[in-house]
Amino acid sequence: MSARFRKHATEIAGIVSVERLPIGDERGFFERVYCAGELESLTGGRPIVQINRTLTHRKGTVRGLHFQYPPDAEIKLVSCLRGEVLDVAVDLRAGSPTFLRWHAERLSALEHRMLIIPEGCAHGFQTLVDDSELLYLHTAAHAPAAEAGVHPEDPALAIRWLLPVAELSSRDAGHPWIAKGFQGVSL
Ligand SMILES: Cc1cn([C@H]2C[C@H](O)[C@@H](COP(=O)(O)OP(=O)(O)O[C@H]3O[C@H](C)C(=O)[C@H](O)[C@H]3O)O2)c(=O)[nH]c1=O
Repeated sequence: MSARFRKHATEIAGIVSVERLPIGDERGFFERVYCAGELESLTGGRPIVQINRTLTHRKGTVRGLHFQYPPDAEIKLVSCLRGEVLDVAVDLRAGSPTFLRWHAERLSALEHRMLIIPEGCAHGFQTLVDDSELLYLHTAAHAPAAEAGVHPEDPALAIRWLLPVAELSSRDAGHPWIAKGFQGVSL
């Protein structure tokens, strides 16, 4: 059976950009959004246990940067279903050679691409157009007690957002700067 995905490694281990390979015909296209078998090498065979969707009205809004601590650490598979975003993953893994490094890439409804955010990495995005929608597949359920976040404008990360930050939830604005002694997330 021919592959329905093409995987592209990034400069950060585990953060992988996955190209979906749609099958087009005169009606439009068919694409596989997820496949346990083909994506097993990226998910470690963990099942998808929760699927979330967000709609963000205003261009320039930032959501994130979020992660969950073990034992509720999760892998996220993020796709854009409408509009366009700059999707960002930050390596918070203790001992990682790319600790506090980040990877950013545009995801849009017009391209067939998904970003894989591994356990121990924080995820966030900025909308590049109004009314952008994201779909998230999670390998762990939402666990508020395990949730944490890093500030999207933290100078220790120096994330280059493409637009001025137009909107931030009070929760996200309240994430503290990364503390000097922060060792990262032990997985
Ligand atoms: C994540 C989550 C949230 N919620 C509730 C908690 C709040 O009452 C409400 C909004 O949550 P929050 O403000 O944390 O959601 P966002 O800031 O949009 O976070 C989202 O965007 C960033 C970029 C992400 O990576 C998160 O995974 C994703 O959920 O949904 C749930 O009920 N279930 C869930 O799985």
